[in-house]
Amino acid sequence: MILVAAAALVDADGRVLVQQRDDGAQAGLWEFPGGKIEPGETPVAALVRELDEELGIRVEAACLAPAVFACEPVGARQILLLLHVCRKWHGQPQPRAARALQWVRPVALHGLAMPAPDRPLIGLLEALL
Ligand SMILES: Nc1nc2c([nH]c(=O)n2[C@H]2C[C@H](O)[C@@H](COP(=O)(O)OP(=O)(O)OP(=O)(O)O)O2)c(=O)[nH]1
Repeated sequence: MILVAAAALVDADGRVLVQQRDDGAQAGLWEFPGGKIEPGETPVAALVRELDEELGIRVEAACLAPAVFACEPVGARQILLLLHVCRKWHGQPQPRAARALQWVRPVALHGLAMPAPDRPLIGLLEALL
């Protein structure tokens, strides 16, 4: 089981940030910023670290609200994806690790190519935001 923490950053217009993967078998897919939880790390601590590494933004742990999760097979592995919602951060997100970033309305996520674990989360996220 691979534990992954991710964040839906939501801007003042209700749009969500997604990034396009630049490497590996899933290159080209759009995903929420985040990454694997390291041994001994909490999901929120992993996210604070990943959001800094990937986007160059600073987020306070209290601003990461646990939202929805999914557990799906990807190849031979199971991914447990823990999605948080974040409405407050410091700095301007930059695509440090991704091919590109885009802000989209939650309904537009249905039209993006995303990893399998993300798909069941889109409708849930729409209902939450
Ligand atoms: N960040 C992110 N990863 C996702 C999403 N959906 C999904 O299936 N994944 C998968 C892709 C990867 O297999 C895994 C995240 O791993 P990663 O490679 O981005 O994590 P990492 O930054 O810790 O990378 P590394 O240390 O292995 O280089 O989770 C998503 O929405 N966001």
